[in-house]
Amino acid sequence: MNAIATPQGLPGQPHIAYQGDQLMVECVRLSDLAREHGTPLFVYSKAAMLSALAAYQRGFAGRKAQICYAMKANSTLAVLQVFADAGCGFDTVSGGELARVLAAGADPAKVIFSGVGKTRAEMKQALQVGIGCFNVESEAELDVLSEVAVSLNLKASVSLRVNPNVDAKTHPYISTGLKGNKFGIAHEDALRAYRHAASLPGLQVVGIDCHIGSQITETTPYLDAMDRVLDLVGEIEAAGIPIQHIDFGGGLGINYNGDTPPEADALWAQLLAKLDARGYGQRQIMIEPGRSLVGNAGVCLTEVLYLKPGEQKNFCIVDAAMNDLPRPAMYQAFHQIVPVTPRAGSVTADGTVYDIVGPVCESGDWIGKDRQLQVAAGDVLAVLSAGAYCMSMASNYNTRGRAAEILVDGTKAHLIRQRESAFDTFALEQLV
Ligand SMILES: Cc1ncc(COP(=O)(O)O)c(C=O)c1O
Ligand SMILES: N[C@@H](CCCC[NH3+])C(=O)O
Repeated sequence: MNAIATPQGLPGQPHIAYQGDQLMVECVRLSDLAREHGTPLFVYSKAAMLSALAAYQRGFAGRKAQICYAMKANSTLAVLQVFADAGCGFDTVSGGELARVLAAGADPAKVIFSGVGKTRAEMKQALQVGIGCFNVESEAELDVLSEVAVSLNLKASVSLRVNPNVDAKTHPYISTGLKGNKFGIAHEDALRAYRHAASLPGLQVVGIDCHIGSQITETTPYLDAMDRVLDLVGEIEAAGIPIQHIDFGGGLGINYNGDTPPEADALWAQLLAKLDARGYGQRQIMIEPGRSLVGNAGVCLTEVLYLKPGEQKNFCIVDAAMNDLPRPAMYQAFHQIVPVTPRAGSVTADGTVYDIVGPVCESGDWIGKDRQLQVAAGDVLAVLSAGAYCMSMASNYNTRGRAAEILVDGTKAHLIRQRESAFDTFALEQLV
């Protein structure tokens, strides 16, 4: 059983804290936002995003480095705009993400395109807008990309994603750097793939990349992957193919429930020391963080609809569900859940133990299990660490409209996405 967070502070989330009996994001009361905009409601702190970004920028101070925000973590336009305005590049994985990030004001030259299944149409779109680099994940993809580039009379800049066969020690669904994962080109095939890429008329080899998984909380897997990638850089360059940039992917974890991932700047100091030791310190470095830039910048507000005591379990039924917050159902993920306006006793050991569940018709529709809470119907709860992989993975299951979103900037609360109506969920369909 997990007790709820105390008002003394929410670990890892300095911009989300109680002031008196009110949970605040920066200077804005969450109870006010819930009343004004309804629930479920995602609320993000701009300052939290920028301070997470600053930790990476500190880690790379004095280096040639490009931070490409992995926008799959949260692809809401105003969130992308925060990072674009701060000079970030972006890691995209679909034509849709590319269109979004350009709409948010990104510089296409700072956009990279990852993913194992890029279509010809997506390649064409990306080449035509002039993205910085394709992270290619198979030899077959090299051939198709070269063909598409030649047909447009263009050259595609490519980096090959190498699968270093390193265990990121994370949930198996979000581990990507092991031999059994679909991602990247096997380490032992990489040199052959580079030679092939260098021989193709539509391609220009510019870099190497890897990404070993997500929610990584240890430094060692990064260091091991770095060693494997740098070994390859030596081999590829000895074959006469220069590598201009080295991209270490994303994956740094956040504190959901007492997790202690390394700080971004400390991690990068260690990785850069390795690069320096091999004489690669002056190369362009790229990284693709997603979760660590936005995860702890956001909360999801949800209202308690009903309390349902039971013989084996007490249920606290809320108005957010697995369509809004899919991580618990998909990965048994833990998110802290705290009251927006604590009742007397709600932050002590008092209270009842509940499973906090949504209205969707699946037993897997839970948001938190065995949580001790002092709540009543009508109370608003905040699901913490909801800035990453929540709204971007939300669905319309059970014909539920997606939640609204707010970006807080100091004392200002901007409505950045309106609540989707039930009508919006079927507006594109056609009766026959
Ligand atoms: C290629 C690639 N880069 C970057 C990321 C971002 O990962 P994270 O959000 O864990 O930083 C992912 C997702 O795991 C990814 O697949
Ligand atoms: N969706 C996953 C992360 C996937 C990372 C993308 N490769 C999560 O919520 O933890």
